[in-house]
Amino acid sequence: MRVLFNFRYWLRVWFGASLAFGLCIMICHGAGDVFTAMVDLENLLAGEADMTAQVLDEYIASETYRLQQLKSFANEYLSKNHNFDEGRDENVVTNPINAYLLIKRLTSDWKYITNLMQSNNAEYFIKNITQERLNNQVKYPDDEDLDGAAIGLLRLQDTYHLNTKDLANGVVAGNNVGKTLSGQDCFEVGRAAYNAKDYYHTLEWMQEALDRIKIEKPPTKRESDILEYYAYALYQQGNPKRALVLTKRLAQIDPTHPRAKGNVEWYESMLSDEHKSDLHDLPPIKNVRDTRYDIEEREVYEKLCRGKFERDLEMESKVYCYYKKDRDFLKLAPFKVEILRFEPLVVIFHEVVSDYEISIVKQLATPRLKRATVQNAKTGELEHANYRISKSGWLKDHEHPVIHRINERIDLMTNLNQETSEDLQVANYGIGGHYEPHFDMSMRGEKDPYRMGTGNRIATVLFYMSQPETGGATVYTELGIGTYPQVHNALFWYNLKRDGEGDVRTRHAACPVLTGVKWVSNKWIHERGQEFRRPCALTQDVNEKYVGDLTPI
Ligand SMILES: O=C(O)CCC(=O)C(=O)O
Ligand SMILES: [Fe+2]
Repeated sequence: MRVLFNFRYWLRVWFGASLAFGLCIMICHGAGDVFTAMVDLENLLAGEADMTAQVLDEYIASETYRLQQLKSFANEYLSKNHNFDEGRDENVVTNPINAYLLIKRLTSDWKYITNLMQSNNAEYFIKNITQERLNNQVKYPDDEDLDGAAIGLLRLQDTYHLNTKDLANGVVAGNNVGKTLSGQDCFEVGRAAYNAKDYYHTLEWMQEALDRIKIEKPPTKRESDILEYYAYALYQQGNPKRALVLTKRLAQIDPTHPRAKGNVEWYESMLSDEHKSDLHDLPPIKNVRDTRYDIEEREVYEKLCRGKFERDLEMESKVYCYYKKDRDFLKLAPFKVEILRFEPLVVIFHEVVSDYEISIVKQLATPRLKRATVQNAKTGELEHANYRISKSGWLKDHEHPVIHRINERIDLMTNLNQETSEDLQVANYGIGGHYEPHFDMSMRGEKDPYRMGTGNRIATVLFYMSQPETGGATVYTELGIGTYPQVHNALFWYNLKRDGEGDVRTRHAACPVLTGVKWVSNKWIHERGQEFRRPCALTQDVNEKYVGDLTPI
């Protein structure tokens, strides 16, 4: 029964948590990584709903039959008791038949009834569902996914300034997405924040949980469960007096609570005698965001994600669009290039991948998407990190003619040799999926940082393989600009200056996806092989004016 409860529970919490973010899935991978990719949830929903509904229907039918049988026993008992009451004469029990029937009811019938009461078939049906999932090779979300989805929600809230009540009411980016969160859902989001030691959000979500259970009939969570977390978050946010008042209330409504009394004493020990004795004059709640673990450029990053790009009117007056036709093949089919800025040069190639190509790339990548890893700056090891939440996979040139074609096209787009490029990386971002500000090239000054014998990453091509509805911009934190993904287009920039030095101005990030789905494909082009394609310049500060510009050398 508990397992079934849990199943319904995650289904609800998770549906709530994913709000409109599209819904997700995929093929088995490690635990706790469904939330990192939208494609996972999409696949999951597709097959899951039918199968679960069918098994649940069967279970309900079997339980209904069992309860009906119990009901008919109950009716029989009632009618017999009724008869007993009516004819309270000795005959009823002295009559051997009646005596026999009475004894039978109290022995074998009772055994049958107790068996029937205990024979809930839940185990059998749960096994069925579990087996079906194994057969389908589908990765199901677990507690880690739920936490990840909740933390993703908090990231979205911070980045896009989303109000807790709006989110809980299912209002995302001004749109009502239909689903609302219950008191229990809000409690779970608050608890994930608490586990991450994020007391600012714990307070926000526990307050929302309290507001919700007050109007729910019946409440989806006990007030006492919420109060304990709420009080602790208040204490962490510098308000032990309010924490004490709430914990006293907790002790009052749940006198058997295992920690309430101890907590009251603990909060009291934080307060002076004067404050302890007068609990009427409560200091206001000052809930401030915890910036202890912040990345330095957090504010800039989030502002850019909200589309507040810096304007440079002089630059804007100089940028333009052009047809790139400097290669023979391009005379017939030139690329449309939009210059976003100079120094460093950042451009968008318009309409460089087709829907068919995108569908092949997604199809090939989907079964091998894995939680993206990042290189630990100290150890050089690849590891999962919260600052990069997406799933990615690599596609080799020879795997499909489409991949080969895209690689050849990158040569024509960039004029850079593709022989030393990395394979095509495909990434799919899940709930709140993002990649915090980073450099694509190595800044450690090694000759061969990627241990491929090909030097540093000289340039990046980022294909947009989908268009999220809101959020998901690519932003440059040093340059103060950004761009929203437009399907079929590709963003391009040089990571290294013409003398081979890393260009710190290229620091960039992938903003969290708010609604919709984000698929991108990167091509990281390396230094080796570019000796004639992008020769070293004589002075350090040479910047291309267009893609493939070789002047002055
Ligand atoms: O997805 C994006 O917008 C940027 C991704 C990125 O910077 C990367 O994968 O290195
Ligand atoms: Fe990047």
